[in-house]
Amino acid sequence: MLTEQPVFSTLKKWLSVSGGTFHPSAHFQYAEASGNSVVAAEDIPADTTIVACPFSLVITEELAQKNISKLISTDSVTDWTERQWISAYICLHWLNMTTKAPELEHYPYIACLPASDQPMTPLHFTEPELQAFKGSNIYQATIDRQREWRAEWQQCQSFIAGQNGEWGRKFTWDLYLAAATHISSRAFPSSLLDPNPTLVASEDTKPVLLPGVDSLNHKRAQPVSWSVTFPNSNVELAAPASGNRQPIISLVLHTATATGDELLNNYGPKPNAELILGYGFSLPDNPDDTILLKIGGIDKKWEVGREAQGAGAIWDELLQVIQQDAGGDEQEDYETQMDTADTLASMVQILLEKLPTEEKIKGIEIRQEVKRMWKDYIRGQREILSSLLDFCQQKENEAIELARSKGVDLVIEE
Ligand SMILES: C[S@@+](CC[C@H](N)C(=O)[O-])C[C@H]1O[C@@H](n2cnc3c(N)ncnc32)[C@H](O)[C@@H]1O
Repeated sequence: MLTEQPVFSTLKKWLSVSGGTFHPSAHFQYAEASGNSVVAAEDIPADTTIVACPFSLVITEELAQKNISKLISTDSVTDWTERQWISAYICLHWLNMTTKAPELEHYPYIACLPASDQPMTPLHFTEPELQAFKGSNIYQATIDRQREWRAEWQQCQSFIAGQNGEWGRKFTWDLYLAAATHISSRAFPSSLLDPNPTLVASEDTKPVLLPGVDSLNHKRAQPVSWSVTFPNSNVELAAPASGNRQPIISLVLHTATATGDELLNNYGPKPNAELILGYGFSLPDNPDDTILLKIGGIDKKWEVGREAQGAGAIWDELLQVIQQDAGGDEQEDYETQMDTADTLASMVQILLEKLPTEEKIKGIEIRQEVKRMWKDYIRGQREILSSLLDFCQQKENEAIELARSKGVDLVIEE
């Protein structure tokens, strides 16, 4: 029999009285590598609903704003982002953990969040660990994120301090960082709450926290499905005390889980850069890996995947730029194609040379988990860049063929 910490039994009861469910054979367990996990205490067949959360417990920007406004006047706040509202809401629970201010509704959930000393996202790296990523996209993305979140925290902190001096003093950067990291590592897109739920975020989706549902760890390509249902009017549990029947979001696992095995969710296809930055872990040889590329002087970024997937878009842009530089139609097609392949290959070569190497980071003190992420990520970046060099070579060969078809023999100088 697996024993669970009382906070998890409380979470399950809280979900259930509000109309949600947590499978009776799904038990919480702590694992060194991935924090809390959920395991099967008995065999669980395929196509079973593991956890369901009523919409009333979902933490959205609106819910956070509504509940915070019951504690302090927020009329003058007009420009907080959803991360600021939800982070402030989480932090206010932490600041009121002993008094349990009744305006805040999510104590049973907040009590189950992993401790703030556990995250392995880059904002929790030591300075030398971050330096080990210098020359990769993650390095700059971490610096940008740190700047953005600190500015958000300062704005929230000075507002809260103006309302309640004690809370203001306790609303530290570390507290905000812990809350914002919970959002980046556990939130789902609000598109999951649509009648046809989808993990595919669009421009107007926002992060939402789904208590209980966010307890499962990730496995790539794990067959799961999401459903939004309206409770059956015969089901007593689905009608909370208020009598308001409300939709429920459920997570169904489509594979059977044997006793003792972990129940795993699928967060969607994510490259290691996103897994490391947002969640603090990586997958070895991640097929969903991508690299972000920029062309000097153009603001846009292009995402290229393994086997140079998506390289066509940056190729087309570069081709156009080179064509314009060469004076429009005055240059032969094959010459433009040759120049473009050459330019792209040089850009890729520079990026390859900038990437950190084992040699360069020798002697830097790096925790084992960070080193694992570093290896998975840097290897992925290197492999994508190599596939881009192959792509350029292929374009060059095509240019030679095109020239030949026009009676020109191109001689490539090494
Ligand atoms: C949505 S939460 C899942 C529950 C979490 N383990 C907990 O302790 O509450 C996401 C976090 O779980 C951990 N995690 C999820 N999937 C993982 C995996 N495949 N490998 C390592 N850690 C994982 C990471 O720390 C991630 O930030």
